Amino acid sequence: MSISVIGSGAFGTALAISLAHQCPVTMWARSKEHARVIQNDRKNTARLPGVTLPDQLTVTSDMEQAAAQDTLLLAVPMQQLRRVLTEHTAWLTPRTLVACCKGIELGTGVGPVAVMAEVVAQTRTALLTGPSFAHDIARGLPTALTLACADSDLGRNLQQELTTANLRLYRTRDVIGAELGGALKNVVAIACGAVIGAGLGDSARAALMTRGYAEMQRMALALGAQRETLAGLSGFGDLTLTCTSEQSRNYRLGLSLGRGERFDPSVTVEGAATAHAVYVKADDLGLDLPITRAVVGMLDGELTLTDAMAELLARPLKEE
Ligand SMILES: NC(=O)C1=CN([C@@H]2O[C@H](COP(=O)(O)OP(=O)(O)OC[C@H]3O[C@@H](n4cnc5c(N)ncnc54)[C@H](O)[C@@H]3O)[C@@H](O)[C@H]2O)C=CC1
Ligand SMILES: O=C(CO)COP(=O)(O)O
Repeated sequence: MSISVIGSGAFGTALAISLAHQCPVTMWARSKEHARVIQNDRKNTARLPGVTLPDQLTVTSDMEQAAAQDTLLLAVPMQQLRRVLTEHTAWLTPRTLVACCKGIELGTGVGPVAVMAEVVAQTRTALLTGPSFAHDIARGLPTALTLACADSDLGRNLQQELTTANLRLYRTRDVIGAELGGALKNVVAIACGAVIGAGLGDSARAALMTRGYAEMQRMALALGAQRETLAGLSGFGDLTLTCTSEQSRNYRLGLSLGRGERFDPSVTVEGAATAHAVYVKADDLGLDLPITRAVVGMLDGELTLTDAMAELLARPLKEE
């Protein structure tokens, strides 16, 4: 088996570094200049400073070269995935495509695996998700992730291929559950960052994490996910990490909202677009997602944190 990582951001670079300790890996960057600099300097200073690339990692901007491998890991932002696939469809068939992004696509309301299957005909698809920060993986710190694949045999092969000494993969066939866990936890992380940023305390965060998890389950189960998947690494595990660490960009966006500070719009924050996509989808399904609604309101500047909290606290009392 041979592996390429498509996308040379923080996560793509981290995965490529980790895997290149056990097999040759090619990493694709869309910019020729960026690819040349990373390849020559053996560092991705812009996205993952302080980590050296192993010798077995080759960086290229030539998609034909990158896509010549058996397994391609797609590590680009969710809202860019369709464009990347569409621009390079000719090279991507028939390969095994593993989405490494977390989110729901605006406009269609679907996750990365559905987008891959739709754009690239006759492809085999899977998803790699779960609690991990790029810097932790790149530094070889212990991490456990979920490999979701509807095809059991392919899932087993990918689990073997992509597990490394420090990166342990668990397997599931519940692709929709794994996708939704990774996408929805980012919305809750923005909410948690906001309450901490506004100084509302750890107890408020615990309430939001728990009720946010209930919201994640409501949405995911309505779309056919299994409850156990939500309780695993891709759901509860990632929710815990993202709602409690300033390494998370989603959580940091929330902190900025809570503090009334500006947030750099060039930073990849998947939860912002996903909150809007999920809000529309929930409306279609007749689901009530009050925390998602509050996050959308704050992101759109239509609700202050104070108003959002007042709305949440004034909801009718009910059973847990
Ligand atoms: N950074 C992290 O710790 C983790 C990130 N992820 C997920 O990985 C995905 C990517 O995130 P990061 O690598 O962290 O983001 P990033 O912002 O560090 O990098 C994104 C990369 O995508 C490239 N890109 C953007 N638009 C593109 C396009 N149209 N065509 C080709 N390339 C394009 C950018 O040039 C950049 O190299 C996200 O869905 C994120 O949720 C998952 C787990 C951990
Ligand atoms: O998905 C992640 C952790 O599992 C990374 O979180 P952020 O995208 O919020 O940085």
